[in-house]
Amino acid sequence: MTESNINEAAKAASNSDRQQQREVPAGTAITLRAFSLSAGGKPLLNDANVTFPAGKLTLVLGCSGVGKSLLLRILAGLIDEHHAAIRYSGHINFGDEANTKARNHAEHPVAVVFQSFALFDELTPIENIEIAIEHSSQTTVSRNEANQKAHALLNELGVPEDRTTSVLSGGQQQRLAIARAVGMETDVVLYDEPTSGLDTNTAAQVAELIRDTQTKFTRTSIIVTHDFEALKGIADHVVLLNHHDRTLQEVKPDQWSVLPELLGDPPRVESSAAGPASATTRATQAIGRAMAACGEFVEQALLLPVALVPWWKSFRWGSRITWHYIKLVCGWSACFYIAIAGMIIGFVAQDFIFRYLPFRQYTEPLLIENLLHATGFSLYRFLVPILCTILIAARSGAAVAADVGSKVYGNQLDAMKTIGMNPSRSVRTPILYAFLIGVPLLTFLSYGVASLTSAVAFLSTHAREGIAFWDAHFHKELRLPTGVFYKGTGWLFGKLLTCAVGIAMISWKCGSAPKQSAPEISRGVTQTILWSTLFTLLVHFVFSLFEFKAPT
Ligand SMILES: Nc1ncnc2c1ncn2[C@@H]1O[C@H](COP(=O)(O)OP(=O)(O)OP(=O)(O)O)[C@@H](O)[C@H]1O
Repeated sequence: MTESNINEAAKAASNSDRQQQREVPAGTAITLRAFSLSAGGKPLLNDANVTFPAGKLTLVLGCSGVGKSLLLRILAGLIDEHHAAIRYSGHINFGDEANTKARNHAEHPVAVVFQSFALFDELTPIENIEIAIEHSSQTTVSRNEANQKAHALLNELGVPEDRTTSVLSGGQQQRLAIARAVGMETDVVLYDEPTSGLDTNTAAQVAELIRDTQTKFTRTSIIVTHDFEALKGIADHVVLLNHHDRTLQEVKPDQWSVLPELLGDPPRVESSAAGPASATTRATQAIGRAMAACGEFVEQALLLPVALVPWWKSFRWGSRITWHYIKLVCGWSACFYIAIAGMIIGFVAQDFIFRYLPFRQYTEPLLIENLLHATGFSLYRFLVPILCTILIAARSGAAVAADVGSKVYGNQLDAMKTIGMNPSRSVRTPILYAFLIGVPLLTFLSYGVASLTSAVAFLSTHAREGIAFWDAHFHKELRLPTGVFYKGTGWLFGKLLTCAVGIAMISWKCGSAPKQSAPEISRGVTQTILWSTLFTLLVHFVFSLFEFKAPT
């Protein structure tokens, strides 16, 4: 037997193995009945009926813009029935239709391999799988179990474990995304455009990878794609999303050769008959949006005690994400930035007050003690807190809004939902904790540096008075006869924590709003800086109305 004959025989045996394995029904069938879908008022599907068979690999084909990705997102449970622009109705059944216990979508999680992979870059490859295993499992999975399973999956799919996720190549990231989906052990895996933008050879490798995965870990797999050529070799079943009659039709294998003709021309983009909205309409819409945002802000403020409860399925991952945001809010760079600010304000407050004193030669000996009282009081009670909270709102608010915004744009928040994490609990609560810890911490750091700078600046010009003189008078208005805290520390904490909550909520709100493009992430960052600095100023203004009247 020649080498080529041996290869042919091996290939035939492997194909027959696959055929046999394809006969094994596994996974869960999904049936759509009388399913209608529209986006932005434009109908995409009308009373569509189709079944995605259990344990088979189905391609959902259609031209660009016909609604394939929307269908995938609905099957994944990522678009709810109250979405502002996307409407759908009808029945989505998971399981045997004849079975009265057929489960609906809410009870039936599905795994998704996103086009952008939606991996968690701050976690290692193995942690990306562990987090999915621990959250998606209906039962408690020990850390050890999750770790062993994740190791096995990474080995199986050939993903290196010793690198950070963000440096993996595109192909390795795709393998990792598939490993994460398989690790969730759902009956259904959805793939969004897995070969989009790839050259022919790479697309063929990806197709092979999906087929191998399907063979090893049989699931009901659905791939939405317009790339029939690359994926036809691995399909068990093909469904066409026909935009002419807005239906989902099964295409029998004998018609696969004429699929390009069946696909037809892409839908024409119809310009809106109404034309662009007038300036008045746009202004009214903007006011409506602003009022809705204010209402939502008040609602969130009232629900704050609930948001602060760490309702995490796993404390390990909750604390891990909290640590990520603590580093973002008050990591080394934030500490350095805030310390420099403290140094500048300490120097300005100390040096300039003395330097520009009118008739300094005569007034300074009379006022020196009072000037030190005022410097210490103003630095502790309002100068440092105002400066710090504004800087934190701008720097850390922007950092968090950018982080969350890129997670929305990169589908990581959607990936969290599909693995069973609630982004409000798993991301918003850690952000709140990070600001509640970070804002007081950074402010006290800044005050420490400001008072130290004030001492140095004072001693450089008044060495004769000495440090004890500075200390006694700088802290005169702050020290209480008993107790460890300075006067007004309660007020200080009140405004710092109010600012912290406001900055956290604004950065979450602006960051987590839907993002269709990268510039929208920048818009979220800009809005966070604007609204959180304004909020911070307002908090200091309102507090000052009461704080400096009240006995301290
Ligand atoms: N949030 C939204 N609001 C309004 N219209 C939307 C929204 N999301 C999608 N659409 C519209 O719905 C239609 C279908 O979008 P979808 O992304 O599902 O297309 P697709 O078939 O996946 O196309 P492609 O293959 O090019 O990705 C498009 O016309 C799109 O503009």
